[in-house]
Amino acid sequence: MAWEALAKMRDANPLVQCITNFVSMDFMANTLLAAGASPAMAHAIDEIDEFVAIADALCINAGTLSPEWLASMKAAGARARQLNKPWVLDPVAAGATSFRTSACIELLALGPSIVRGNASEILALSRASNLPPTKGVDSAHDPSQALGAAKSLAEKYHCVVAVSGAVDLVTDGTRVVSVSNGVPMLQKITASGCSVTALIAAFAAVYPREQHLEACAFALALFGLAGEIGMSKASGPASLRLQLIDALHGLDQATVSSGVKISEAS
Ligand SMILES: Nc1ncnc2c1ncn2[C@@H]1O[C@H](COP(=O)(O)OP(=O)(O)O)[C@@H](O)[C@H]1O
Ligand SMILES: Cc1ncsc1CCOP(=O)(O)O
Ligand SMILES: [Mg+2]
Repeated sequence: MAWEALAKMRDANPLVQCITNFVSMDFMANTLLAAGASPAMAHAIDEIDEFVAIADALCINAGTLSPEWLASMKAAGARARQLNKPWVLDPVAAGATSFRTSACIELLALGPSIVRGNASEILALSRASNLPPTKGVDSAHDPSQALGAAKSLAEKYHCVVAVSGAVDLVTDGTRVVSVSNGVPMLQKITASGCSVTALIAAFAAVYPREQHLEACAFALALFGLAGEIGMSKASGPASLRLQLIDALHGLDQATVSSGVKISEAS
């Protein structure tokens, strides 16, 4: 299944428009290219309407948020919704400041098909936690602590919510799928979360909304698997970043079929 999904995505070579943070742009674009998608980083408010119209999917990332960028993000999310194009939200560091948390909640209300965050971000968006606050862009919680929050967000906003971590959890509010690929060293590469969110958008581009839970799980598993292969050749975070890109590009049927670890959870 994951192999068919990757082959389908590579064949379609979807154009993924990314409105993302300055830190992630390079790694995100290279992740998309290596996997078989076509990235474009475009955020000027003046070109949002036309760009979203030619994109196959949109990735909105709050990492280096400013009021100007937020206006572009809102316009893009609304335009994507109007044109029935999938868009994915990465609520980077939601919970760190009230500006960021409110902005992400406003974006959620515009109807993303998928939200992917770490556990602290998902807890912050649900505002359902008495746990200690987030550190910033990194998580202070485990995905299992955020599963209830993910389910309620998915129900409230009619979307798929993915909580990443050692074991990623993906839910539509009813079903829960877990993904066990990946290596801990991914936490030592900045923008690994941002990049997997963009990859999720690439897979969402080639599946209808009712299959976005599966599309999201495939993207998480394949990114994690590329991380595992990359780690076997790496000596630290810098070489893992490089090897991960090569591994994504080189994924073949045998490797994907034997390496993907996706299972139905509850
Ligand atoms: N401890 C871990 N073991 C294996 N994979 C991990 C681990 N932590 C994160 N990952 C993987 O790293 C990627 C980024 O996830 P995460 O670090 O949670 O996002 P963010 O960078 O947004 O905080 C995901 O593909 C996730 O599955
Ligand atoms: C360090 C940093 N600061 C603002 S955005 C960003 C990158 C965050 O990337 P990720 O959430 O994928 O770790
Ligand atoms: Mg992140």
